[in-house]
Amino acid sequence: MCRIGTVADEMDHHPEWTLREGELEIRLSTHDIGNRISLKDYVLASWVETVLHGKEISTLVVDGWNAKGIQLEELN
Ligand SMILES: C[C@H](O)[C@H](O)[C@H]1CNC2=NC(N)=NC(=O)C2=N1
Repeated sequence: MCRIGTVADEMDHHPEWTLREGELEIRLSTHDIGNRISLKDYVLASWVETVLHGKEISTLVVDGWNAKGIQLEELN
């Protein structure tokens, strides 16, 4: 959580999260564009995946502010 929080602070992008009985739930959206999913959410999601599972985004489909698709790839 500390590592994810540090990245979120550096990006000035703050997820909503709940820690309950050892389970961490992270909800990502961008308030500045009406709580939709933006590129920042995918970038932060990529960081979370990297921290938790050693995976990162390999393909990202972007349309303006909106991210439309995502593919994750194992890090070697
Ligand atoms: C002014 C400041 O950059 C904005 O309020 C940032 C702060 N953190 C944020 N976090 C999230 N999740 N969405 C935002 O739109 C957002 N905006």
